[in-house]
Amino acid sequence: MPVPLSPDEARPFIDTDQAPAAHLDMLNALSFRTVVAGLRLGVFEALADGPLPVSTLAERTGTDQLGLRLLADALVGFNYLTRSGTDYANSANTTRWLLRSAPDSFVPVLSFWGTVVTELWGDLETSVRQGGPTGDFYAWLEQRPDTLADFQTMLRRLSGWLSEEIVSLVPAPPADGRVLDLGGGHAGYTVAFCQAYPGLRGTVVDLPGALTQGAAAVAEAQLDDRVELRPGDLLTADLDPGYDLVLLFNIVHGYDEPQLAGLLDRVAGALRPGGRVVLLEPLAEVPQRPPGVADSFVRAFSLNLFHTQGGRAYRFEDLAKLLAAAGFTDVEQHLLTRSDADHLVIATKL
Ligand SMILES: C[S@@+](CC[C@H](N)C(=O)[O-])C[C@H]1O[C@@H](n2cnc3c(N)ncnc32)[C@H](O)[C@@H]1O
Repeated sequence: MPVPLSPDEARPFIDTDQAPAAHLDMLNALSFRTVVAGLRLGVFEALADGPLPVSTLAERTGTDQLGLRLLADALVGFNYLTRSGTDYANSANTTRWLLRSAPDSFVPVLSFWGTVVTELWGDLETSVRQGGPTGDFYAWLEQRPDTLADFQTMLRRLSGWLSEEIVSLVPAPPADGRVLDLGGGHAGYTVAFCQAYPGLRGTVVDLPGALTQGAAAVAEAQLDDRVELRPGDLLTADLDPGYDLVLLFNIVHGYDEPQLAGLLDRVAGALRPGGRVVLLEPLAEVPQRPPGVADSFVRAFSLNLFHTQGGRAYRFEDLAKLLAAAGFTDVEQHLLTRSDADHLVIATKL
């Protein structure tokens, strides 16, 4: 939880320059690292049924009593736990968001970003110095099933939140149309399109581990006969031609411009004339997005993309130019009402 400050305490840091704002960031970094430790050690889950003394909590989490007490006290300081006498309990906010079983659990998001920050951001300066990523993010992710599951769960939930609006913004494909979802992983978007259009058939291309959740989503929606999950590399796999719709959702930000130009050429080759490519992206520097949480996130996310993949958040103009060069026309941009950061870009193949 962000460092708890009264308005009077916050003012010198935030509203004036009388105190270093970075000091708050430092405390927030410690707070985040502390809550990630709480999650990894199962502290919040162990307290799900009610308060416990530290001895029992240490026993249940398989931890050292002194170490756990110090961690729990730090979590009290950051309002993740409360303490009454010798008993620790989850705070209301922790109960609402930090249990895996909670309906809108934020655990996949925190676990994924916790791993990124602790394992990948240690050498952030290197990519900035050398002008490119320090490793292959998706190869790294495929080697970590738990982090991959958190990543895909986080994105699948977002797809559940955004799909309805996205489907409504994309012109209807032909009744017996075909959609290709490149890097579609959890398959949430393809499932949504196929549910909206009963004659539509889908193909989801992604790396094998990423398709695990896709298989579950397709089976749950009873769409096995209409959705094919195709393990493969979206940059090199054979893409059969004649698709009506190609989804590139949260894909283009993973690549630099030359790679992107090549990818969009491949997409154009897979579409029939008049077919559409649809991009879902957090765009950089959006005039209607004022400075605030969404804007700060997109800037930090863009840095993360550069560091881990050599990509970045693009501006609409950048994408429009690349799409035009790949043979697309009528490039449109839509800001989604359910997200402050995500945009849909739709373009038609000439
Ligand atoms: C940011 S996720 C987006 C997932 C989904 N499209 C969405 O918007 O929720 C990027 C996806 O691209 C997949 N991916 C990345 N590189 C790939 C490659 N070279 N070949 C196939 N899939 C790839 C990842 O496994 C992941 O599922």
